[in-house]
Amino acid sequence: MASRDFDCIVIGAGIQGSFTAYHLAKSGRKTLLLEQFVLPHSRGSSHGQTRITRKAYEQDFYTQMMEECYQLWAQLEKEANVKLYRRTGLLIMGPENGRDFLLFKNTLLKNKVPTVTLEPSEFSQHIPHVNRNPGDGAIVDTTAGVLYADRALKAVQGVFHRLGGVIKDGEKVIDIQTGPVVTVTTASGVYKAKSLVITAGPWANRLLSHTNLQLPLQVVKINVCYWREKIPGTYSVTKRFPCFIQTECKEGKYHIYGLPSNEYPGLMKVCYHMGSETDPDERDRQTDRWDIDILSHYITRCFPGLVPIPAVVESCMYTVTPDHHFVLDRHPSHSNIIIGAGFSGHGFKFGPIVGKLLCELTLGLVPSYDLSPFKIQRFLSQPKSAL
Ligand SMILES: Cc1cc2nc3c(=O)[nH]c(=O)nc-3n(C[C@H](O)[C@H](O)[C@H](O)COP(=O)(O)OP(=O)(O)OC[C@H]3O[C@@H](n4cnc5c(N)ncnc54)[C@H](O)[C@@H]3O)c2cc1C
Ligand SMILES: O=C(O)[C@@H]1CCCC=N1
Repeated sequence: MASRDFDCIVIGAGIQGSFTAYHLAKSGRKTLLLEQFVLPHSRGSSHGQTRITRKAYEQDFYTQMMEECYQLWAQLEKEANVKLYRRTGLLIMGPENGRDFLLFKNTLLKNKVPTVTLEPSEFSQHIPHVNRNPGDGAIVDTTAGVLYADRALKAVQGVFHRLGGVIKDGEKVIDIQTGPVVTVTTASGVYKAKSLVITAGPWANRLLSHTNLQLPLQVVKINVCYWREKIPGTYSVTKRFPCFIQTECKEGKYHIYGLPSNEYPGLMKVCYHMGSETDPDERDRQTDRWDIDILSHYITRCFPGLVPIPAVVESCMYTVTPDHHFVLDRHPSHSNIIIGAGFSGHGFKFGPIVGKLLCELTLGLVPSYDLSPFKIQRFLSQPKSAL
């Protein structure tokens, strides 16, 4: 096999591509992981210090996948000898009879996830310095916590490399020639492989255009806001303050979520689960701040211990599908091209299992989970499908 010939090429070294490459290398496949930017970088969706991990979901299939996911994260911690997860619990607040709150609650209870329900009378004793909305229920997923994102990406890429995997960063893919052997061209080389995995995050449709496929994906910029504690430590991870999700509330249509102060001392990360559309190459020209206004109002009302003006604003992108579920599927016209896309702002925690599933699809194995919620076919019945 010539040095530019591989069993598999993976395009995109975000969390999903890196875990796919890791699983392929573990399966003994000669694997190339291509990344357009020099690593590490902060231009896609996987950068930043932290992400939430949780079993709490509105749908059973995600909760069920998370069971194994926790084990795979722990395995990576061992392999890389690094701490990637800190248990904090996740507090879900929302109208007791609201649709989303009930979906979370029912999924948690049905799947026997360890939880604690906080009655209104005991709420402030357990969760001080938070004004619960009148009528809101509160339930804690005690398995949830924080993943150290940048550290995790470095760890998975490090293990991939140790397994003999090849990472070429600073190499943007500019062409894909389909066929039984796929030819991938970058600015500095031409590579061939029996299979190709496309995990290009916000650039997924750019890459897919070389294969005559377009998916209904919307790329949005997220303002990643950190808010200063009036008294440092009020919402700190060391005081066992949990991550939280606020479902339905009067400030906005989408959820608000937060993580305890941890990575930047004295600052708590609280974000809105939606942003404004952007071209991924022009992210910094998208300067909308309506989401920050929503957060400021919410924080003024519910988190009185935070200054309601963000102290730090970083940028990240979501790639959102119409139903907010992932795309994990084979290309409809080229069976040796596998696609992982549309992680819709909640994919990081699933990295180990997404990688395993994309690896299984690549190797022609029966996937470990039912992939019907993630099929491309589901978009075909939509009136405005871009397929
Ligand atoms: C602010 C924010 C908060 C989030 N919070 C959470 C959370 O709490 N919990 C959670 O589970 N998830 C969370 N997510 C979602 C999660 O981070 C993403 O779903 C996940 O990182 C997506 O990974 P990816 O590998 O698909 O994309 P990316 O990380 O964007 O990776 C794609 C890679 O492909 C590369 N690429 C693109 N085109 C080319 C090309 N032509 N040639 C070579 N390389 C190319 C890109 O440069 C990029 O590195 C959050 C996301 C954001 C933005
Ligand atoms: O995936 C997550 O846990 C976070 C929080 C809720 C909204 C999206 N991302």
